[in-house]
Amino acid sequence: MGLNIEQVRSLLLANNQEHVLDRLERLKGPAKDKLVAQLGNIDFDALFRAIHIHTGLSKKRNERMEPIPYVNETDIGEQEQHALIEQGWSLLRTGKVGAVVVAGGQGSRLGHEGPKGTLDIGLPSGKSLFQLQAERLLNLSNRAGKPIPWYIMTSPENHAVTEMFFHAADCFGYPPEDVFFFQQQTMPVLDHNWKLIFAAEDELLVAPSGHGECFASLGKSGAIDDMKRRGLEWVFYYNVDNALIKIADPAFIGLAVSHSNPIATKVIEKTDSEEKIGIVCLKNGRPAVVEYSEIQEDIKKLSDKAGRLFYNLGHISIHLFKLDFIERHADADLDYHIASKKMAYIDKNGSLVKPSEPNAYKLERFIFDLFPRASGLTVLKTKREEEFAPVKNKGGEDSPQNARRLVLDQHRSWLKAAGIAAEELNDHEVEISPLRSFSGEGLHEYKASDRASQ
Ligand SMILES: CC(=O)N[C@H]1[C@@H](OP(=O)(O)OP(=O)(O)OC[C@H]2O[C@@H](n3ccc(=O)[nH]c3=O)[C@H](O)[C@@H]2O)O[C@H](CO)[C@@H](O)[C@@H]1O
Repeated sequence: MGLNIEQVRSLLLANNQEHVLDRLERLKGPAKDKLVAQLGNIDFDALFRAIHIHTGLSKKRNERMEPIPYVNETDIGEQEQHALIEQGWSLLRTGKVGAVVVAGGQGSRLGHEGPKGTLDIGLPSGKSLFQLQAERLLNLSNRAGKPIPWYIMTSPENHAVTEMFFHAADCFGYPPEDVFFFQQQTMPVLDHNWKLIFAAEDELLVAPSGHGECFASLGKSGAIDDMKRRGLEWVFYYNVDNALIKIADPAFIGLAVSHSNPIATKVIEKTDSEEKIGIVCLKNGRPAVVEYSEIQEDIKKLSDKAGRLFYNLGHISIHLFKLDFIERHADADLDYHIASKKMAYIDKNGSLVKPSEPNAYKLERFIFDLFPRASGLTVLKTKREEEFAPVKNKGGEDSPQNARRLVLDQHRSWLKAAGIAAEELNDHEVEISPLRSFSGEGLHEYKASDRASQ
């Protein structure tokens, strides 16, 4: 990084990007200065290395996949579960746990104007994903008597809007000193001929480069120093788009602490080989996630005699990382994954092109590519209906409507378990505020008339 313009020129020349140099020659004054400044801030070394790997100029190793051992939540006895929960609470009570949400994605499949976390999935309360998350954290931190610092990763595209959304809502009651916004990195976008493309006459098109640089961005922003100053030991990591996320779940913290691994992850049973979730497994003997878009067809569909998928531990992006692991891997030089996307750009005549088919390559690093570097991975298989309601698409599967239904079904099942008679609930939709119950506890006193106050 921080290359001078001559170094940039020779890298662009060596990598068939003469059109960028031509553009630079044509520009004058502030427009030229702007492009020079942008070029100087791009890690072209990393960019062209990624392209060489992808196009086969550098060799990729063959990968051997195997299933990974895991703990099944349903096999944990009541007493042990109780002890794990208590262990988790003792960490929360001593202020040793923080939470990181990765919210820098573009959410292009959802078609929602604005950051994904600002989305209201249509619950009776009208709460946004961010508000649900804030209130779940508040429930735990109030009970623990200690703050749970919350680190929110945005991208240059959505940083200001995200901050404004929080400020306009007084951070949903979360103490502002415990909310830390930090920005992720970006990478240039290339067309299908591996040529850099433009967002404006004097600006290359860039896009968020994946959550894989989350730890680097935590480091650069001062968030890791903040975590150390607060004495955190574990950091709970999650995607912004899971409406059922149990942030900083005490039982999961307890399980992570009781193993000696620096990372723990939650998985669910993957039953449909086409479901767009990654697979947690061993790759070349090391813990790993194989992304759904990169699984080989034959491996994806492998099943046993009973028809159960052979690789069935679905990755739901819920992890706990030990703080010293985060710190040690903040400079990790992870490989980039390359995905073909629809990206609007400015062509050489200066016209805006809005493609209807994928036209461009986006480079992304994935945080779970750090898993193979861990001494071990604790894997907890949990219940889908309690933990996973992804909001990815406008309609159909993984839509806001589906997520809304899953949240309301969960709340109804909590009330049933608390002994509330179905007749009392009638056909009403019941939503329980996360401020009242984190995971179904404390609902024995619930009255149907409480609905109004939720
Ligand atoms: C690459 C990846 O993570 N894949 C996982 C992701 O799929 P999915 O296809 O959702 O992956 P995305 O990369 O779209 O987003 C994952 C999360 O990362 C955030 N983000 C993404 C890109 C970026 O530059 N910055 C950023 O912060 C998004 O806001 C989102 O919260 O979630 C699924 C569960 O729901 C998992 O089964 C997939 O294995």
